[in-house]
Amino acid sequence: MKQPRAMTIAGSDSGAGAGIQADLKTFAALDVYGTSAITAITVQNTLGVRDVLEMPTTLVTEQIDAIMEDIGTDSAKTGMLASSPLIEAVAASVRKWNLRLVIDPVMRAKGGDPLLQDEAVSTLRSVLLPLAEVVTPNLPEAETLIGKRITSLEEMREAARIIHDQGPRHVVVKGGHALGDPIDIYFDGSHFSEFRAERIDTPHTHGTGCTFSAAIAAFLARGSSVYDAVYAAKQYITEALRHAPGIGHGHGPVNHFWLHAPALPAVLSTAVSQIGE
Ligand SMILES: Nc1ncnc2c1ncn2[C@@H]1O[C@H](COP(=O)(O)OP(=O)(O)OP(=O)(O)O)[C@@H](O)[C@H]1O
Ligand SMILES: Cc1ncc(CO)c(N)n1
Repeated sequence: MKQPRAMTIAGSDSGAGAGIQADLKTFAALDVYGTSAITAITVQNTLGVRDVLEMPTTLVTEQIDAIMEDIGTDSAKTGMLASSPLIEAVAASVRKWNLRLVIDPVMRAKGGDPLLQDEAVSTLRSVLLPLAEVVTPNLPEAETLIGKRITSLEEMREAARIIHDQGPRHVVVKGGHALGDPIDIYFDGSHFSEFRAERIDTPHTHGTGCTFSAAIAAFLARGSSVYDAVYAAKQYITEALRHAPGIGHGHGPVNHFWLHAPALPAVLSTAVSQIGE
């Protein structure tokens, strides 16, 4: 049987809680073959971002071409895109390969460090958003995209409608940054839905947006409708937060593999103990 395939076009996080690393773990956990085109390398841990190196645009284009000319993909997602030239290059590849795209419009890391140049927001809005099957802004990102504050569920719905007018076919305005139980607003251009979950009381929320959007891409690759993919991704991120391993001294990662048995199966435990002898 052919394994579903998903591609992430995003930045590397050396702490491996967000970015490319979170996306590939999410794909693997959901039994999807993951490929990656790296847009930038961040020097990062759970405490913050220390440095960023952007890749040359040609290298990003070439990574996507190399994947598509051989392996192909059933869906793709974007994360950190850093700058206008990188967004333009990614948009050209999305058009060239007709990628089914989930956009996580990453602007800042959890601690506030910038991951997208301010001047690149308008390129993101005008060049990339129209190519999206789904876009998943958090509250500050949605505020930036629409240019006004969001203080209620009604304003989240209004934001989803305005962002939908910018071109994506489905919008999920995430409520993780609001108080109380997180409610994500979904809009498909005619109907609104609310995806509700209990708030997990944890500081370990690094990479929740990356993980959520990667899970949507994974479920799309597996053949789900967009609505079902968002619904399943919401369950996946809630449990991943609940089972966070408590790694690092700041905002630690979630547990991408919460749905897998914690103990090694017998055949592997035997192999591991033999290696140890
Ligand atoms: N403490 C929490 N408990 C339960 N669900 C949460 C919590 N925090 C976020 N979520 C959910 O996780 C998903 C990601 O939302 P969030 O708003 O945190 O993304 P984000 O800010 O883009 O993440 P990041 O920038 O760290 O990658 C959403 O479905 C949101 O409702
Ligand atoms: C590389 C990277 N992408 C995305 C995020 C957002 O969580 C992050 N912290 N780092």
